Amino acid sequence: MDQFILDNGDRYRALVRAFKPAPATSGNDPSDSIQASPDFTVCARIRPMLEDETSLGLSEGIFIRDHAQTVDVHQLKKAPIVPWAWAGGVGTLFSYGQTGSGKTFTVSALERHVAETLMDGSSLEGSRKIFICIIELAGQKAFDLLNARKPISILEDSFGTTQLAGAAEHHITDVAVFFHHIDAAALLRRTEATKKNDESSRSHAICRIRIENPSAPEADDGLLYLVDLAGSEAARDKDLHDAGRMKEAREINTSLSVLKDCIRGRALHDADSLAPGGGGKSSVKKPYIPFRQSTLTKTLKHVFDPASTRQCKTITIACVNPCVLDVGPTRNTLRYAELLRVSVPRPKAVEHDPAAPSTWNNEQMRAWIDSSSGTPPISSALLAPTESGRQLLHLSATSFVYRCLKTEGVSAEQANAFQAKFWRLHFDSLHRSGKAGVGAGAVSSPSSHTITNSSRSAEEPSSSMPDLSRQEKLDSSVDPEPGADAIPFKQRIRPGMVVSWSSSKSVVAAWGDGGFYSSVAAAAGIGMAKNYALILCPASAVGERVRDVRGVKVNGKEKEEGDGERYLCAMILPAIMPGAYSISMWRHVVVGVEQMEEEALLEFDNATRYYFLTV
Ligand SMILES: Nc1ncnc2c1ncn2[C@@H]1O[C@H](COP(=O)(O)OP(=O)(O)OP(=O)(O)O)[C@@H](O)[C@H]1O
Repeated sequence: MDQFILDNGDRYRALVRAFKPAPATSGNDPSDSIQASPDFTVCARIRPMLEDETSLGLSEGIFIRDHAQTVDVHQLKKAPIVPWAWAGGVGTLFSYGQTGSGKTFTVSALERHVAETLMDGSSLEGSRKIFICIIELAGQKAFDLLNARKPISILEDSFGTTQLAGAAEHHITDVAVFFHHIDAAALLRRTEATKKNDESSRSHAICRIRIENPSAPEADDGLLYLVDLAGSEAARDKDLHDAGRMKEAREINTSLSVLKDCIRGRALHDADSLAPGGGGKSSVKKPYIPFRQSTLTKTLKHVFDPASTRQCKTITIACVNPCVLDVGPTRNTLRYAELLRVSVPRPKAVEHDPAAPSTWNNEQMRAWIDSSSGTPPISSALLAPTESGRQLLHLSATSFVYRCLKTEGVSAEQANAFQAKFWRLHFDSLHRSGKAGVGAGAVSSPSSHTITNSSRSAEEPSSSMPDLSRQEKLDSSVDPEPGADAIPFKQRIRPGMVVSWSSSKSVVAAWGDGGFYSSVAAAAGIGMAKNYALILCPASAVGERVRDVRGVKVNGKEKEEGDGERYLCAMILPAIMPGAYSISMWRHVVVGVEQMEEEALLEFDNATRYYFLTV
């Protein structure tokens, strides 16, 4: 951040010089019902800049107004959508403005800047795979700008996710290739002359950068959308336009108007869910978000759809012409931009609830991490150095898990299980307070949890074993025997225990290439690191007719010789939701004790009706 401030020092000073202060309002207005107590005086003392600060090139950020009891604080802010998408979020940038106002110029420069930042990698943690796709939307039609303007289709798949069907996506390995694609797409961009700008773009161009995290294959990919919008035309161009161009202009204006309604609607929706009480019960009518009304907003559905569980940040840059002839359109552009600035309610102080993560301050958040993250304990200093519970709920699943993995000795399973535990606690707290449901709650899940109902009681932080209620103990695979965790699991195998096991003997192979587990996991779009099974009984206890998942008799003549004791187990399969599992009652496998790797603690979640690994 310091470097950012230093790099932009001149600009910052110019903006501060140009600042025209609005009259101060608070405190002295006779119509105010409250006033400062005359018995207490509170004042601010601003020391002068120190030599070491000025020698670094830093500027003052606090300014006292002449003859007024007011200070102006000027903060230089940036919208970090690149690190946001790198961590698994969705970042979208629009450049909006009149024809010839510099939209393409701005987005092209930003694309190059983003390319350099992503490929350089030194300012971002970890490594990622980068993919690029650039398309153009002209009216109802869409074209691939990285494949000779081949027509493509914007379709919604059965999960409701928008797909750019037919668009080529290119894996980028170095910045030169990135630049090459950006330049190639710019050349192909459909252009037609207008009076204002000989290279005027009469279409929207969308550059989508997908950021895949190889170390968290089950997490959503980060997405960056850089959108160069078609120009809103100036009235003085009208005389040159034929009917076709006028229709085109109407389509563009309609899509820009829908875009405005969508950005504004989504911002209002989010503001409502941040309102005191967590939203959802607000008496204010929910804003209608018409994202299906234009191809542009349909393409960017997950940015606007209130049901989307993706965490999004959106930036709009209003580009304006300085020329006196364009003052009218310039005012329209600035009015449009002003409409997108939605006020968000100031968060109110919340009362601490030990069972509701959204009410925890940083200290309480860290105490819970220290006591509930299993063995080895996940470092709270690495997971939540400054964040409150609410802020941590806004972190993408990838970033959460990534931070957990920074603690030495923490496995991906433990990190994922802890992330799931944190989220289930949050959902349970929403259910207790009647705010459950994605979109209605204070924070949307970073993964795809969908809640139906829950009867779980409040969970207190645990020590070495998960601290579950009696009912939960019976529903979980945690050995109910006190002190059981001190005895090696192979010496206390019994029905109800869940184990991870190596499938090298290959029950799995019978299900075809890649195995059943991996094909289920692949269908669910997730990576599955281990096989899990629920122990039912010793294999010798079942009758001759019982067969395993491959149709092989468990105890018959065809039975396979195990090296030692063998158990009949129910297969545990990954569910469609990342980190969730279901028990397949009638898919049986026989697992030898020598194949068992370790005990796994699986906990049933009433809300999602799935099992989750617990720590
Ligand atoms: N910040 C800038 N500095 C210098 N030149 C600029 C700047 N912004 C725009 N221009 C120049 O202004 C002209 C119009 O810019 P540009 O093509 O980006 O406009 P546009 O808003 O994308 O137009 P249209 O909507 O018609 O496509 C170009 O010649 C461009 O090089």
